[in-house]
Amino acid sequence: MTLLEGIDGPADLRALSEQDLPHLAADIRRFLISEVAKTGGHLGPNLGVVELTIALHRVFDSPRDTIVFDTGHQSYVHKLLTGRHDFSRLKAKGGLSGYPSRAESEHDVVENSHASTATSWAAGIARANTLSGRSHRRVVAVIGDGALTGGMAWEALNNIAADPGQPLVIVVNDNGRSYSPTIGGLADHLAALRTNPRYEAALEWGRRALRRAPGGETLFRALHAAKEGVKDVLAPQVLFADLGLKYLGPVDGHDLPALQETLRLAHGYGGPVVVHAITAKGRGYGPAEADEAEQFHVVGPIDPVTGRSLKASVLDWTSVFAEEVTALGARRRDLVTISAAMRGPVGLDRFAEAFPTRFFDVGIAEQHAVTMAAGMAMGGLHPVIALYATFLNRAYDQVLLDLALHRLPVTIVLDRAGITGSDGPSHNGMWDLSMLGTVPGLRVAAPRDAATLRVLLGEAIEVDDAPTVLRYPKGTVGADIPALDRVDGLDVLHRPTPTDGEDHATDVLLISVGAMAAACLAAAELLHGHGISTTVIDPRWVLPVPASITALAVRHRHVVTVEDNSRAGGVGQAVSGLLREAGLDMPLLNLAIPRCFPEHASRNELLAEMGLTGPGIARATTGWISHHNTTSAIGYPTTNPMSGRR
Ligand SMILES: Cc1ncc(C[n+]2csc(CCOP(=O)(O)OP(=O)(O)O)c2C)c(N)n1
Ligand SMILES: CC(=O)[C@@H](O)[C@H](O)COP(=O)(O)O
Ligand SMILES: [Mg+2]
Repeated sequence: MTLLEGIDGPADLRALSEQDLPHLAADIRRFLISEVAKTGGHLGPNLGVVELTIALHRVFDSPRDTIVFDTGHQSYVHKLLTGRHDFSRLKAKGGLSGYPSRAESEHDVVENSHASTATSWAAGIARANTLSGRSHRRVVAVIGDGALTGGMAWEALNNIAADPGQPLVIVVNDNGRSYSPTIGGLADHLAALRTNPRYEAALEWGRRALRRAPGGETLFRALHAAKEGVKDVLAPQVLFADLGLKYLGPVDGHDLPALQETLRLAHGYGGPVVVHAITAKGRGYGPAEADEAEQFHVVGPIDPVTGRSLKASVLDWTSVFAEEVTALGARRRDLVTISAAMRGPVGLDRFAEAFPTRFFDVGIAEQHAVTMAAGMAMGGLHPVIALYATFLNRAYDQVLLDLALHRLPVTIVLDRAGITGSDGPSHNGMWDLSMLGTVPGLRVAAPRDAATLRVLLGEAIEVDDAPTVLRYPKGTVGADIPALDRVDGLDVLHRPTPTDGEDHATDVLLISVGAMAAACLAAAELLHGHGISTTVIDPRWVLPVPASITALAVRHRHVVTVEDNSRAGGVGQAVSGLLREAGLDMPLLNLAIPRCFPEHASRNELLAEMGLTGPGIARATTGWISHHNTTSAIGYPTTNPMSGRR
């Protein structure tokens, strides 16, 4: 039995001797490499926090003390140390979540995945503890250098500093990287420290001082004296100290004795204290350490020996965007691109390499990205901001008031729109259409395939008097779906066969949003088999919904909308409003994501559960039509001038 297999919770960890700990760390690394290689997941970040997480659970007493991992992608070691050893279905339906999950363990208090919130959570929990007479409990926020670029983290630190009597530990897990190296003034500050030749010496001094010092008080004084002495070297303390926060460190985040000593000091300190730990992402795994670009921040299934991806390479939406935006960059010198710490994942690597002065990584700062883009557009540029759809949630106010109110030509490209699946409830990009539908003047396009992505991106950057948004999902882009016709700006993808009776009203107008087109076409075939004639259209520019839909709708008996956005406030509801405003009282079915937080599972599994597949759409449509026919007093809409076939 390995030491790791003997750990069912933090008490077992605390029962181990100091000599056991390096062996446990090695067990954990072996486990992470072999298990995450099978499923995929956040391998690099977790390899980097093995010792840090061991030390945290040795010094703090979870769940009595609360440990909040910012973003939560680095919580695998925490899962192992709190008794969760079955990683065989990590991020898969029914398996362990890739993030903290309250359903899994009492040691997971916060469910996250969006960055820069841990300091706020910790401030709130600590204050609640104090006001409820539980101030003996400790609250720890573990936040990465990347997450520390997010404004919300600093809003919290500013506020925490205003409460010097509030015990609260903030561990800065500084590995110098977000996905790629962390960018910005703070990052430069930290990087200067790490690359300073005197830093190693300072770390060594810290190690010796910690080991020599007999008690916490002495140690604390020793650390203070040291910090004063090497102020020019250990500069980050100034940053935190000037805010009014006690600073401990830097400490080598892979040195277990030094980490535990420092955390014990922090535990005993009666106010807010920052512990600055220097770690290495991907630590102990050659292929991750050698991955210059992202140090295996997140991987799919890999060969554990070589680290090579086991997934066949396929054309995905991101690559199509990457190619097209770079081509457009060559034609338009006013085109600039912006990423919030995710240049690789959103497909801006190629653009950044081709046009380094026209690419901006702003850190995990979606709000700033949008308002900065507004400023750039004001100055005559056309910014393209590429984000995961879920992270746009952060910047609604900026889109509304900084972009739209000023009618500024900025294009926001939303990757991972719709169901993303395996990253759980908070990663689905299922609210963008609901939010964006409320923004005056803003237009949203949803490409259905690679060809329309290219065309719509081109159209979006031609709009010079309003913001535009493009949204597409995660994963493989299917074959191109050519339109049969374009009618009043609407692409017609399918028409009923002549035997269905072309000169009569068609049964169903199926309005497909973006990547739902393939499923809608499959549904049309199935409906045809049930004797239901269908027209499938793709409006391409889906919000505001084109008014021309009305003219087409009246030639049908039923309207069905299909989108991978929340049903609440999506395109379906907008179509419904459009038809009502036009005085059309026709039966309308909105197929979309229910208003819920979908549990982690694959995208395809979730789409199938939600009925957003060809068979699901056909089933819902036939069921609804027959129900409507038996329950409706008026039968088919009387407003339909073409009605009368049945
Ligand atoms: C609001 C938000 N924007 C973007 C992301 C995507 N993201 C996930 S992890 C990560 C980098 C985090 O870096 P850091 O906090 O230093 O953690 P590390 O992976 O280095 O341990 C980013 C940008 C996110 N989770 N939340
Ligand atoms: C934690 C986070 O926000 C990202 O790392 C995300 O999990 C990556 O998702 P993809 O795998 O879809 O790029
Ligand atoms: Mg980092």
